[in-house]
Amino acid sequence: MDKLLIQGGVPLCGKVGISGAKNSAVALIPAAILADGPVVIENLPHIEDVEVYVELLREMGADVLFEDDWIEIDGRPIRETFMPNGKVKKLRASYYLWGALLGKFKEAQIGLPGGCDLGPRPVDLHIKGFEALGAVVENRKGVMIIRAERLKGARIYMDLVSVGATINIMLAAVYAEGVTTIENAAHEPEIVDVATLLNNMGAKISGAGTDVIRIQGVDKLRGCRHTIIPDRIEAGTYMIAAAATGGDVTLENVISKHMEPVTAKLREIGVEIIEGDDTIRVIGHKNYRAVDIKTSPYPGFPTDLQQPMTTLLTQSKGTSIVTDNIYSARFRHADELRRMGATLKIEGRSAVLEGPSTLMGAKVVASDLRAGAALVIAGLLAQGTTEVEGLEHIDRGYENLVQKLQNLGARVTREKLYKAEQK
Ligand SMILES: CC(=O)N[C@H]1[C@@H](OP(=O)(O)OP(=O)(O)OC[C@H]2O[C@@H](n3ccc(=O)[nH]c3=O)[C@H](O)[C@@H]2O)O[C@H](CO)[C@@H](O)[C@@H]1O
Ligand SMILES: C=C(OP(=O)(O)O)C(=O)O
Repeated sequence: MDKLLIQGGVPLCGKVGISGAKNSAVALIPAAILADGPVVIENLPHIEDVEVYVELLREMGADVLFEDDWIEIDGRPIRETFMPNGKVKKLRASYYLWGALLGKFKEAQIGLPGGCDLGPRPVDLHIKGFEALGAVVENRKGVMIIRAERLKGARIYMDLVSVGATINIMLAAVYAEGVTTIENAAHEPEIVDVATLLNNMGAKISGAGTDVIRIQGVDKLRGCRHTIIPDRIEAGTYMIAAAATGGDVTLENVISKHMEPVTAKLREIGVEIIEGDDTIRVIGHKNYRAVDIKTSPYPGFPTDLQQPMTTLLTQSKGTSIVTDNIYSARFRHADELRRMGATLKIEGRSAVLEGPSTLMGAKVVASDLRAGAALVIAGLLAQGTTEVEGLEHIDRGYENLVQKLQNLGARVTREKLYKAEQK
C-alpha cells in the first residue's frame, strides 16, 4: 500500500494530456465481446479498472492483447459465463458483463458489482430492462443469474436516468429480435461512445445522446477499430486543481462541449477559461465567489466532480451549498477537508461551506475515487505537507496522476506506507 506526499502551495502551470474516459473504457471492453471478430480499442487509459477488466475477460477465455494505449479483444473463444464474486467486486462496471453475456449467450451468472461506496446503488433498473427483453433474473446469494430462451425487443421506460442501466440494456438488446426502445435514457457522452462502437460493429442504434434510444436487433456483429473519447471527469479534475492552486494549465485532448457544465460553474466563481479546438486553458485567480451546485444527469453538473469542486469552494468568499442529487452519501471527504481547516457541514444531501478557509496539510484517507481527487486538490492548495492514503481508490480512475501533476510543477511523490501505518 502506498501514500501520496504533497507539499502544497505551488500553482499548477503547463500542459496536461487528458486520457481516454474510464466510464467509456469499462463499457467498451465488455461491448467488444459481442463481436464475431477482433475489436481494437484505442486511447485506453492505464487505470486499475481497465486492468481488472482485462483479467476478467482473460479468465472467461477471451483473447486479449493489451499494448501501450490500445487493446485488441477477441470474444469468440469465450465459453465461461460464470463469474461469481472476487474480481467483479473490484469495480462497478463489471455489471456490463450481465448485458454483454446475455446478448451473446442468452445467459450470465455474474456476481453483484463493487465500485465507489456512495450510499445505496441499486440495480433494479438493469433487472427491469433484462426482464422486459424476456430474461428471467434471480439473485442467488449475490450472484445474478440471468437467462433467456430468446431475447425480444421491447419498449422500456426508465423510472430514473441511469447510465449503467441504459448501457446494459443496449448491450443485451443489440441481439434481441425486433426493436427495443429505451425511454428516459441517460444522455452521457459515454453512452454515445458505446453506441458508436456498437454501430461500427454493425448494430443499428439511433438516438444515443437523447431521451429515446432505438435499437433494431441484428444477427451478427463484426470486429472494428474504435478510439475512446477523452475523460471529462479527469479533465474536470485538472481544471479544478488549476483553479484551486491559482495556476495556469492547458488541457490537451478534450471535448469542450462535454466540459460545459464544469466550465460554466468555474466561470461563475471567477475562473478564466479559454477554449480551443481540443484544448481548454484554465487561468486561476484568488478571490473566488461562492456558488451553489446541484448535481444531475448530463448535461447537468456531474456528481463525479462534486467532491473535487467542494474542495475548490473552500476557497470562495461566502456561503456555497453543494447538493448531490444522484448519491445520498457522497460526502465522506467532508471530515477530511474539515481536518485540513475547511469550514463545512453536511445537511442531508448537501454540504454547506463557509469560505474562504486556509487549508493546512494533514494526514487524510480517501474513502472513494473522487474523494481521493478532492483530497489531492486540497493537498495541492494547502500550506505544508499532506499525506493521502487510500490510493487504491484513486488508482481505479486516474492514469499517471503523480507524473501528470509533477509535470505541472506540483511537489508530489508516491511512497510506500510503513507497516505500522497500515491499518
Ligand atoms: C462505471 C460508471 O459509468 N460509473 C458511473 C455511472 O454509475 P452508475 O451507472 O452506477 O450510476 P447510475 O447512472 O446508474 O445511477 C444514477 C442514480 O440512479 C440510481 N439507480 C441506478 C440504477 C438502478 O438500477 N436503480 C437506481 O436507483 C442510482 O442509485 C443513482 O442514484 O454513472 C454515475 C452517475 O453519473 C457516475 O457517478 C459513475 O461514475
Ligand atoms: C463513481 C465512480 O465510479 P464507479 O461507478 O466506477 O464506482 C466515479 O468514477 O466517480
